[in-house]
Amino acid sequence: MSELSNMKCEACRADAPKVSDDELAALIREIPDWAAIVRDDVMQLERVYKFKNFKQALAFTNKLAELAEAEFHHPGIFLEWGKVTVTWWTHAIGGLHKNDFIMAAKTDALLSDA
Ligand SMILES: C[C@H](O)[C@H](O)[C@H]1CNC2=NC(N)=NC(=O)C2=N1
Repeated sequence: MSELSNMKCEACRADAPKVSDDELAALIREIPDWAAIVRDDVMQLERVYKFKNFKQALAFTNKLAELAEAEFHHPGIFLEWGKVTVTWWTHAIGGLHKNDFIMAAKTDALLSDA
């Protein structure tokens, strides 16, 4: 588990810088199951989680929602039977901030929670 999962998000500010190419290259290596994609001109982190059924996918979704509220940083969540697609980016800057990598690592850590 990456050290990122033990960090706290900083407040989202509109003037915060997006991660640089070098920062992106270093940070993405810490969350190897995530992809950095560009959607509607916005760089985002995305991962698909697989589950046995809808009930388990929903339970994970609810845990993620609690995490987002606790950190006041919110993902895109697409819930389907047996699948949850999670997308992280920072709306305030229209791209990726270190917060997004922290939250992706924290999202992964939810899987190991009981
Ligand atoms: C008003 C604004 O949406 C809030 O300050 C927070 C809430 N959660 C957020 N979540 C994400 N992913 N990006 C934001 O910029 C963001 N801003």
